[in-house]
Amino acid sequence: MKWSEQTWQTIEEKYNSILKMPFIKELSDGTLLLEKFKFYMAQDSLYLEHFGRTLSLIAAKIQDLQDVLAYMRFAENAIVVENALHESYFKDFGVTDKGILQPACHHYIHFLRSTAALESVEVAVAAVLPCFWIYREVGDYIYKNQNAINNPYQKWIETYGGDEFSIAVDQAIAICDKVAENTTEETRKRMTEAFITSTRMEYHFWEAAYQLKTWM
Ligand SMILES: Cc1ncc(CO)c(N)n1
Repeated sequence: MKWSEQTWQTIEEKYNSILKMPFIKELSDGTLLLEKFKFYMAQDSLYLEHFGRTLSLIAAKIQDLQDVLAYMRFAENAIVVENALHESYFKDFGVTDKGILQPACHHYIHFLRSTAALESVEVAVAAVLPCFWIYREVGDYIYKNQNAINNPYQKWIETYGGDEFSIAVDQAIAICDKVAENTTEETRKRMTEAFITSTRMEYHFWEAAYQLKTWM
């Protein structure tokens, strides 16, 4: 069994807990309080900036040149989506300022940044994989289960439910499987741990938005 298949099994329960979150349910049916979506968007804009920086660091470290190109594209895309958020959603929803990093986003971003900086590149690609994979699965789930006619969050739903994103996700999974195959059992274990940690933080990111959780 591939590393990715084995690893997904370890987070299946966590993934199902994400699907049951009120943030996801209310986003799907369009009932999510605007204030919560605005909080999410502003934090996600900060998240995407640092996610892009993390992906660039991986691009600089990964061995295979084709993989360098892939992570450069992923990095560019993260910043492009950040810009789109800024240019369109911020205006549409009346967000004027991103504000500061709040605890859940701060925790997640710093985990990704320090993993990319200090761990091996194998562990780094595994740490960023849930950012791709969980979003695709949640995006597809919301896309299929949406039941609102004029969902104010439609544009968001389409960003992660689309084919273009899915192709990038498949590439990221394939690269993880390739590097996993060529490394040691010990590193594969650390890759899986990093993947689980990021999965947990995806959960907490949505939870924090739902609870409007800020620093003291
Ligand atoms: C928190 C979070 N994780 C993953 C993605 C998708 O890249 C996103 N936009 N935000």
